[in-house]
Amino acid sequence: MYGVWTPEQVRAAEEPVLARTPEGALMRRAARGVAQVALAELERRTGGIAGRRVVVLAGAGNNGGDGLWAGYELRRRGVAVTAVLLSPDKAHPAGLAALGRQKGRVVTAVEHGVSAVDRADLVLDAIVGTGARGGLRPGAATLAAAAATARVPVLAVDTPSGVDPLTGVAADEAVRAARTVTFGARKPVHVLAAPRCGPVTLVDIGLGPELPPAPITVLEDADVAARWPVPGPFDDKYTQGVVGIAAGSRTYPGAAVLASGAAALATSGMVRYAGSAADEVRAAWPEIVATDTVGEAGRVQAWVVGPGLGTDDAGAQTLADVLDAGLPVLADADAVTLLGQHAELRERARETPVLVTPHAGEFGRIAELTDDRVDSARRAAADLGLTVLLKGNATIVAAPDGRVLVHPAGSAWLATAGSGDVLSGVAGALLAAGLDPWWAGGCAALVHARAAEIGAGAQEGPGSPVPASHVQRALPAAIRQVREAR
Ligand SMILES: NC(=O)C1=CN([C@@H]2O[C@H](COP(=O)(O)OP(=O)(O)OC[C@H]3O[C@@H](n4cnc5c(N)ncnc54)[C@H](O)[C@@H]3O)[C@@H](O)[C@H]2O)[C@@H](O)CC1
Ligand SMILES: [K+]
Repeated sequence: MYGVWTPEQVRAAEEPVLARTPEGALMRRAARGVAQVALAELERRTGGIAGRRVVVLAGAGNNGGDGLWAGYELRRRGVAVTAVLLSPDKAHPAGLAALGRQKGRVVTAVEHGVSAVDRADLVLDAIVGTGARGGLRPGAATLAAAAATARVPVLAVDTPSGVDPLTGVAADEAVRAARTVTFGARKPVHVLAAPRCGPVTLVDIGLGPELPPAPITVLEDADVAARWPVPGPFDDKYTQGVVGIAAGSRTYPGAAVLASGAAALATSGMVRYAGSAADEVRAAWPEIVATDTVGEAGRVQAWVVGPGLGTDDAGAQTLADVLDAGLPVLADADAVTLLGQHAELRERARETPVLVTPHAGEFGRIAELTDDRVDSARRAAADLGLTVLLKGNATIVAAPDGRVLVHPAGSAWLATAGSGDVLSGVAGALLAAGLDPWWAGGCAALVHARAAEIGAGAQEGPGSPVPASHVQRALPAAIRQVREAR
């Protein structure tokens, strides 16, 4: 796992390091890191370095300074560097002087910048970094668009300009980077807007000892592998945790089949189903014990409730029964809507460990969703006293005690009907196996996204659409792949 820190925390950590290092040393180190990645990128894309053309889009602040100093390093290796100054009077003086000493070319008119970008092998986006306010200004936007139109790869310095470093919200004209080099610590943008950043390289500038505990955690395969429930020689079907699924209805039996089947594939042990789609579940999954009601279901260690349940009185009663069982509960889909509608269900949900898994629309029924998705999820978890998994290309899991993890999906193929039902079955099975809701949500999100990648064939090539039943089918392969990281 690794940590992510806010721009404000990174700035605060920089202060003491800046104070005890010679002036400009930190920026030089950052710039050397950028140059190194740029050189590797040139070599990989063009087979050489000397004479290759790099354009530095340099803004007014220290981010522009990083870019100009990186341009200086690249000139020393024989690269043809053109710097486009977006605010000529505010360009970083030392960086600009250094580039001048190496006979780097400097232009200030946007149209000259555009023609340089058109012929470039690589563009360095040093327009703005963590000091960014709002979207790109017109000149910067024109240059970013020119790089996109000419299909020139962009290496973002610290953060892709035009994307909010804290929230990852991107204006249309924002830079879409092929790669990003960041300094000191990863920032939220790198995981909340991962597709805008490309692969991220972290350059150490000595901030480590100055950083507070990370406010955001990102899980990696090894973390999930270490917690994924695996039977031991003395286990039987009961000892590994039995999960109950209260989902589906006569109108939506598919949700029941997707959630129960996913639970059966996620862990060994046992799955019980309770609801009006019992026949369909039995037909698809003969190993699942299916009954018509929660009362008849027998003992379980956790409940999944909600997918395809309906939001009528019967649905509300099922949710109430499940919450009153005093067991961990995964509440998804209609259960989220019901929690939004009934204050007394929200009160009952405080009394038992609950993982609630809304998409953005459902989230709005239980709490306020702002552009700052991490902050919204963290507040909702604290206010409601339950763990919130907010779905999206970057999934956020926030526990009431303040822990937050983000899982950036490797692809967007999960944006398909029924994929949420699969996630609920996986996470519910992990709750039954004894994982706390935060870990259950994080581990399920990672494996679920991996199953979509595998199902879509996105690890071997560009991929193709993958319906939810195929995501479900790819779960065993995803679990095996993740467990290999042990
Ligand atoms: N403090 C340091 O010594 C270090 C800072 N580093 C770099 O410094 C950056 C932060 O520098 P700053 O705090 O100077 O801030 P930035 O350089 O990110 O941006 C601030 C400047 O850009 C302008 N600006 C803000 N929003 C804009 C927009 N939407 N469009 C166009 N211009 C805009 C502002 O007027 C201001 O002059 C980091 O991202 C990193 O790249 C690194 O060099 C590491 C060391
Ligand atoms: K940038």
